[in-house]
Amino acid sequence: MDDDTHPQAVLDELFATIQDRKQTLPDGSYTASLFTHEKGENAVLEKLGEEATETILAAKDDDREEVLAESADLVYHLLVVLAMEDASLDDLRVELRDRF
Ligand SMILES: N=c1c2ncn([C@@H]3O[C@H](COP(=O)(O)OP(=O)(O)OP(=O)(O)O)[C@@H](O)[C@H]3O)c2ncn1[C@@H]1O[C@H](COP(=O)(O)O)[C@@H](O)[C@H]1O
Repeated sequence: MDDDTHPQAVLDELFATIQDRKQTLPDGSYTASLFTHEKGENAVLEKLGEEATETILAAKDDDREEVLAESADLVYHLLVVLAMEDASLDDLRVELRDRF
């Protein structure tokens, strides 16, 4: 992903990168390491819980910058979980739209 990516396209580009990492499992990729971790799915699920807790603590402190940083970690790990479960970002969009 490059710095010119429009903010509205970021989630799609990030998810496409995650799906590519899942397929190709390149050396040195943090994302790939989550798909091949010895703890299995628990590795990313633990990270998801940690990042959720860190987001909560930042919000309790009204620390806007930290809320944004931890939310980014949280969303990234959530997208990895979606990819792991063979769900897509569009599946998530449909789920949310159907609640309108
Ligand atoms: N958005 C992210 C992203 N957000 C968070 N992280 C990683 O998530 C981890 C967060 O863990 P912590 O905050 O607990 O920090 P840490 O203590 O270093 O982590 P651990 O030691 O517990 O693993 C860090 O290792 C971050 O690097 C991410 N890793 C990758 N991405 C995106 O995924 C793309 C592909 O990355 P690779 O798979 O590494 O090529 C990148 O270009 C980014 O766009």
